[in-house]
Amino acid sequence: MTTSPVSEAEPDGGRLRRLSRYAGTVVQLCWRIGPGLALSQLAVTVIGGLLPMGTVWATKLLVDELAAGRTDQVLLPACGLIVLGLAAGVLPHLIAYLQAETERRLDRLMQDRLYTAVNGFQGLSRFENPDFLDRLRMAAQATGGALRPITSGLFDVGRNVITLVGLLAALAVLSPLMAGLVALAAVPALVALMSLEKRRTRMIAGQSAGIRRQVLYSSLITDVQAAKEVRLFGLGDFLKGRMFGELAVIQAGDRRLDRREALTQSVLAVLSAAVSGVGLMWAVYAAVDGRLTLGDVTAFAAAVAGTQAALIATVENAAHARQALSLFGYHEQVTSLPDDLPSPRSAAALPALRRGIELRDVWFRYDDSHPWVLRGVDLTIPHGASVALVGLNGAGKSTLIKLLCRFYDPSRGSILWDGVDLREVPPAELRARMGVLFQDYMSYDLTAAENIGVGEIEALSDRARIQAAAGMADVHETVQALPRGYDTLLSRIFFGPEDEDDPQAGVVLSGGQWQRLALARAMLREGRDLLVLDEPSSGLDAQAEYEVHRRLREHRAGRTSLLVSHRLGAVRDADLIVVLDGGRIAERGTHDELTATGGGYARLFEMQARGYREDAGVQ
Ligand SMILES: Nc1ncnc2c1ncn2[C@@H]1O[C@H](COP(=O)(O)OP(=O)(O)OP(=O)(O)O)[C@@H](O)[C@H]1O
Repeated sequence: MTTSPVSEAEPDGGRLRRLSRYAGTVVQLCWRIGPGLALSQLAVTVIGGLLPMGTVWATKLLVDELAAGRTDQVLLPACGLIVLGLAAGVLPHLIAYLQAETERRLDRLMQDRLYTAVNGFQGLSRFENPDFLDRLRMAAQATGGALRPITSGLFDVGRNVITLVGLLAALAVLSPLMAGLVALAAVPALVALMSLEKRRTRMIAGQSAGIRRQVLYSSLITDVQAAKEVRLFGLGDFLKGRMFGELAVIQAGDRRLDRREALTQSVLAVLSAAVSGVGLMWAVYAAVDGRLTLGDVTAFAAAVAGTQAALIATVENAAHARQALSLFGYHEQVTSLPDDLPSPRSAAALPALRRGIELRDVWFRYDDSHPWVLRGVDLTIPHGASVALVGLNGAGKSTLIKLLCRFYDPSRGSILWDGVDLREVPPAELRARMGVLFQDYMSYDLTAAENIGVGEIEALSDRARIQAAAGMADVHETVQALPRGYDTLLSRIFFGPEDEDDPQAGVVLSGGQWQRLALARAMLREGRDLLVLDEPSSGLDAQAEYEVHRRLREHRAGRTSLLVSHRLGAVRDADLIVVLDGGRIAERGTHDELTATGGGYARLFEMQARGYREDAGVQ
């Protein structure tokens, strides 16, 4: 379960300190997005806060002058009331505009901070950590709008506090006892509302895992990729049942808290009505006795009601601000995380490969609770040589590639590029020297040209290079035959409204066609020092596979490459074939050497070859 950045288990003092720190950061951010905007908000806050007290006092003066028959004295309070009324009418609109503008600017800044931070994580470990992903999801929700209870809430609290102090001061002038009573009656309200709020925060944190499961089940029901199996296996009702099971638990928690809240709010309403009633009776009898004027009674009734409303609003504002601060805490956590790969001591540029890449006693596991995936791998990929990596499922082949790209650092041992430890190399420098086709490549909802061009962003508009790469991956003719050639959008999701009725606006490719596009993307980086291809032909038909491997063979000649494939026929002409078994190198050599030794490789090769011979009816 996600740990909330504002944990309920944390002592109150620590929690308060942390929340205050977050509030301070939000204030700093608001200042950064526009000092003028912040100052304007402050000005309208002070004016807005003083309005109720001014109105109460002007009303009292007006009523007193009228009751005393001093009609020549009524003009000033009457004009005052008109001006205050005008201000009360205009101010909310001004406040709404200023708040909306603050939210817009804050939203941009928050998203900039968040996505800059996420782009700055150079490894993969964070993205495979469910706890981090949960925090990221929460952090992405902390947009300008979600922080309204803090940004405008702080001003609202300020305005309400000014109103409160002003009205209590007015009450205190009329009756210090009554002012004290009204202030005292607020204490239980304060405690009760804060405790409700605490429960709500705890409940939200507790529901996090359930909500994630509910979202997962509901997205499986609507997911286009899951749709085939969901229909074939009739999983719709099963998934819906699970989704509703989670929803029922979540809603039961909400219901319990809503009931408690309704009860508490009702008790508080009775309490404030009682205080108002007692106060009003006292004021009426004091007026009868001549201790209060008619204006005093009017001012008193308005001040009691206004004070209670301002108090409840302040507590509610504070409660909502607390929730928003907790959300902001996720944003702070994610944006303040350091890079997941240790920075090299000196960020020197990586020279072009001259001698080769050496894995020296490399041990790796995904984290301390996982078993070892690579166990003491010693391997050299000489410059200019084509090396093939083969092995059963789960042997660790893709993991080894991820280490070569420095998505992780080895747990023990090291990987050396011409003798330089990859840990000393900025990952971006290393990756700029490689072309890689991953086994789980991406299919982008972009045009065909862009799907290839993103392989080297500078070549995005270089059609000649894109076409040459497509040719190498044997996909040029396929792309040219698309309705808009290289400009065809490879998506039925993403096109603009103007293309809605055009069936050619976006097309769906087959699995093998996508794979060839991904291969073209890797081939766009053909000039790089190391080409890594993880199962480049797994989804291709026999003819395409033959053609692609023929071209790759030509292409690999004299270049440094690492090829992973389960089809041993495709790797037989590699300069070196390495068999990985359970994270260790079990065999290594050329195809002829390995078949001559009669080991695991020879057995697997023979098995595959026999399969083809039997399919072809040859004994
Ligand atoms: N992100 C990950 N977190 C934890 N374990 C992982 C992760 N990725 C892979 N593994 C584990 O590491 C082992 C090796 O996986 P890897 O993908 O490297 O094997 P492979 O040889 O490429 O297999 P295949 O031939 O099926 O592609 C497997 O046991 C797998 O469960």
